[in-house]
Amino acid sequence: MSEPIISIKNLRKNYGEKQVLKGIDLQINAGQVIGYIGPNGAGKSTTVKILIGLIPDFEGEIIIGGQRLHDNLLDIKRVIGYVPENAELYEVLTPMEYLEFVGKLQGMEQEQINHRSQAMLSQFGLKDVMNQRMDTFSKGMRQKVLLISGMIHNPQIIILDEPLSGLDANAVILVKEIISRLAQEGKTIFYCSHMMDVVEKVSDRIILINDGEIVADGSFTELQNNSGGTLEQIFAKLTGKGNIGDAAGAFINAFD
Ligand SMILES: Nc1ncnc2c1ncn2[C@@H]1O[C@H](COP(=O)(O)OP(=O)(O)OP(=O)(O)O)[C@@H](O)[C@H]1O
Repeated sequence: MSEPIISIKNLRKNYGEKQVLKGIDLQINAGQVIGYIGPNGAGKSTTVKILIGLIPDFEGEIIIGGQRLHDNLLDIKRVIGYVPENAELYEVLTPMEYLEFVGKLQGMEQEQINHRSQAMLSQFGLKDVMNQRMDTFSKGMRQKVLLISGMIHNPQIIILDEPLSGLDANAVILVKEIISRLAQEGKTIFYCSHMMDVVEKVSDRIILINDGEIVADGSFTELQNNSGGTLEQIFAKLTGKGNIGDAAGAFINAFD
């Protein structure tokens, strides 16, 4: 079997006294779509920010594409595309200007940037506004530009942190299809989301973390064989959130 494209060994991260990652071990093969899920505060974004080099101080070993993250961050950044949940876009720029900026940072040629930007913006229905400043854009329109900016350099590994936030139903369908096709081409997708129905459908492998530890790792079918039910039900069961009806009742009773 070939070497994993991402290897994470005993990853630990503390913020002061608080340990937010408690020894994550993961071997991820190229071409897999990984759904990385967990409750609010479980440590998903922390894991992702470590993988893309935004949080440099951590314990453990991370090897991406055969190279140690600590030693080769710049090389590794070229093979990774990152789409954050939301980011400060330079709103005075147009989508074309923003994508040119991102493409240049990734070492792309001008002609290739123009060609890909136009083609990708068109597919997301943004062709007519590609030369308009983004300060008037809706949340979903901005998210589409962010998605394109994370993929424009055609990276081997695409890390998506809740990428569908604010997207309309058509765009969600398009992104799901893009994820599947990129995986068929051998790209590795690391996908953090709270949208259980989407994760269930697009992921080859689902990793559930709770309080900084992996509590389930397998295909949806494997998780189902162990726990039964929908992914939402498996999530609730393994992250110990008790009876949802009782919680909703207690919430409503707080009005009394
Ligand atoms: N810069 C920071 N300083 C201190 N604590 C932090 C910092 N960033 C994150 N944390 C803590 O680390 C824990 C994990 O946060 P993280 O953002 O990784 O969670 P998450 O799984 O991505 O959650 P969500 O689903 O809400 O986005 C939380 O308890 C959070 O309060």
